[in-house]
Amino acid sequence: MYLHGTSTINSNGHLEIGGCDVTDLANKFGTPLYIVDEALVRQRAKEYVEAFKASGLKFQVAYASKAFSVMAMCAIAEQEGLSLDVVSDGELYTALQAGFPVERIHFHGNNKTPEEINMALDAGIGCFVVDNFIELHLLNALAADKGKKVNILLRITPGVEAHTHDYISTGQQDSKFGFDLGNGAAKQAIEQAIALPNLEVLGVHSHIGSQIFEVEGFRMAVDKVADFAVAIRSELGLTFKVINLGGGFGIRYVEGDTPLPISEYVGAITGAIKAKFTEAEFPLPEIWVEPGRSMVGDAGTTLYTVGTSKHIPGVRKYIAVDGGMTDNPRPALYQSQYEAILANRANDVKEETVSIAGKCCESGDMLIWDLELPKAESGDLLAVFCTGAYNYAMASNYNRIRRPAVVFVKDGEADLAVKRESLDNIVCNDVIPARLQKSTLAK
Ligand SMILES: Cc1ncc(COP(=O)(O)O)c(C=O)c1O
Ligand SMILES: N[C@@H](CCCC[NH3+])C(=O)O
Repeated sequence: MYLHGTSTINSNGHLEIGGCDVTDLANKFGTPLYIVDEALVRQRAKEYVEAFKASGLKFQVAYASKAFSVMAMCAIAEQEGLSLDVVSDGELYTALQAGFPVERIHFHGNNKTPEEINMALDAGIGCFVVDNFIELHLLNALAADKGKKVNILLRITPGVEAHTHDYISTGQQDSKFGFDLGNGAAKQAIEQAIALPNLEVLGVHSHIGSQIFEVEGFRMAVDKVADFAVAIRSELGLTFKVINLGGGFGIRYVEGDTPLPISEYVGAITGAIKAKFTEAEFPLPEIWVEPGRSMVGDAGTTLYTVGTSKHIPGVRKYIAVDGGMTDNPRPALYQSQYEAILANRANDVKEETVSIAGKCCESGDMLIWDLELPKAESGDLLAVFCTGAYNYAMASNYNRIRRPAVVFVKDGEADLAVKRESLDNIVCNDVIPARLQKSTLAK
């Protein structure tokens, strides 16, 4: 059994996270429940900051809030000295409501609306990562309307294939994101941006994908970006002050996943930057990164209650839990794999191989196939590990299932960070048009 962060099995054979017995958490907050190990999140943040400090380069570590955007998480990011990457008005609003310093917020996205851009301009956002030509000119015009000059990075597509799932690979030429480096679009974008009076070009951004275990892709991205920086300086006279290398650093979900320590990813990037830029006699730029998954992924655990089961002799035994693809769509979307234990009987002998099903009316609503467990009964608790990133963030109300609560645990204390949705929340935005109301139809 692989336990992350502060997770441990206590003398009652119960899973304990952040000093809290999960059976107590289930009684107090109900299930399904997302549990966040705050100490582990803070440790990950510190690992990034320390690794960059060791490099001697100027840096910003921007937590990619798409992985898990809630106000409590923004508060922790701020306390740890991180910046924040947001991709929508909703993520921006979350950060602002949490009091996150707006000058440390970077705004991403391949289709920012004029409303979103205006909201960010009014708030005084630190930097826009511009994705395409339409946005470039729209942003300049909207900034001009407000008499502002805004910092931008241009997102480039470096033409690097990251070894990961196709759906989360973004550095290849055939991608919806960014200006293509290979076909000259990136240079054209810089040329146009320099000429736009309300934009200040700080440099470029590249993000090659997510859940990456090797440093090779990052090194190749650095090579390409550095060559581009040198060409732009000699051809257009602009010196990049900032290079943003995105996120994508992998984590261990299951045995066989082989992520590197954070210090190694950062060391590879900063080492490659120093080598390339020194060789080119180019002033060392400030390096920004945007880790999401590696900041929160392994700090999250989802706790479920076992309900029904179905045994098909000689075929399979299904165990159903009170959540599923609505709180964790990743197995259905990416065939992602997870490890799990019976959290209230963690020391019991594993007696059977079962498959964990969710409660949606959907055959694909499966969380884990072929998991070794003790004989699970209704009312047992199942803990699925490594659900901190892209789980709550991607949760839905399919089948009108309510989204779970989120608690942060640390040193024996458990605090609610997001309330469980109520049935009223489910219908609060519904309206029955007057012509469909019973009173009207009766007439
Ligand atoms: C532009 C950008 N930055 C950062 C991230 C965060 O990636 P990860 O969660 O893999 O660190 C993503 C998601 O892949 C992204 O698209
Ligand atoms: N949602 C994806 C990651 C997307 C990364 C964002 N660009 C996942 O769960 O693995």
